[in-house]
Amino acid sequence: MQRLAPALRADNVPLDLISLIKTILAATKEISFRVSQAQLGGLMGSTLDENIQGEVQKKLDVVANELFKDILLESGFVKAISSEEEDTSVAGEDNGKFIVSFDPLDGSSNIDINSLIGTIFSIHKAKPELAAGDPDQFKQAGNTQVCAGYVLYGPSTMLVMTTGKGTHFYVLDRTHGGYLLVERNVQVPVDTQEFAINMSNQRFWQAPMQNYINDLLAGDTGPRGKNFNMRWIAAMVGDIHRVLTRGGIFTYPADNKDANKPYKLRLMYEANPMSFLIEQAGGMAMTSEGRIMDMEPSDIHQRVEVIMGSKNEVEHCLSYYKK
Ligand SMILES: O=P(O)(O)OC[C@H]1O[C@](O)(COP(=O)(O)O)[C@@H](O)[C@@H]1O
Ligand SMILES: [Mg+2]
Ligand SMILES: [Mg+2]
Repeated sequence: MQRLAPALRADNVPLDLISLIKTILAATKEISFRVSQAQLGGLMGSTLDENIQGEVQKKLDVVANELFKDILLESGFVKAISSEEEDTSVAGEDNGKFIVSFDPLDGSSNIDINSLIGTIFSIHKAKPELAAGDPDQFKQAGNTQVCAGYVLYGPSTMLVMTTGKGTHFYVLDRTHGGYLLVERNVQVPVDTQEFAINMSNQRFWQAPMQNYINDLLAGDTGPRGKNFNMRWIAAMVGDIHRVLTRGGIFTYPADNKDANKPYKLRLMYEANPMSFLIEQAGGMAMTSEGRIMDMEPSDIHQRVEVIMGSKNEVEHCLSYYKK
């Protein structure tokens, strides 16, 4: 099995980006270790603090964020970072070539039940004309990402990453401590009979999503003429990994549970990187109004509607919004 750096060189990834990717992965190895030792190290449970999004931070959210932030800012490759756990973007090196948006721990509600969690990252080129501390560094659409990925802390620690030359799977080999390429160019099947949504929000969804899901639930007795199964890991990294592995549709649609917060997932460090991975694997990643990666960001913590996965199924779901 090929090691990470030769695999990236095979995709003609520039050396400075390879160095940044290696830096990011060094942080994920440390997080993977901390996660596995969390109960022993008193790192389970919540802090008394809330992040800018009004979510109570888990102790591991904070530990993972500090680790990731420090390693990136010390690397010299990064002009600025933005994180789910940081109120604003944080300036790095003035002549840093890249900016990184990240979710240090995705699926935080799974930490205390020892279930699937992960780290998500998205890399853009820095804007040389702007200062490191200028938040406009992050006003870049998903379609200009140079790299995106997640690390899933599961039974094995897996890296899923793209640099625009397909989506590849890697596994952290605990014997020599490096990520090994296990599958190149994964492809999301265009059709599926598996959907992922938080059903408990059903009564708050818009009519098109209500109708689409009702037809899935009607199965072979309804207009779809086939049965669908449901899965919800409550960690985007886990649900998207399943979609990349065997197909499916994953959606966190708009809802009116809280009029001030119609969407749940964040554009810069959840929806954009996952969209890049899904599209590079032949899938589709949309809102009900258009391609996620074509959206012009307005804020580093902006939330968006997410409908992604098997191409034909996403198109079918969107057809309900056109009716
Ligand atoms: O609580 P819900 O509605 O099931 O939401 C689960 C979603 O929220 C998230 O946990 C949000 O991410 P964080 O855990 O990083 O805040 C997603 O990973 C997941 O898809
Ligand atoms: Mg998240
Ligand atoms: Mg998180």
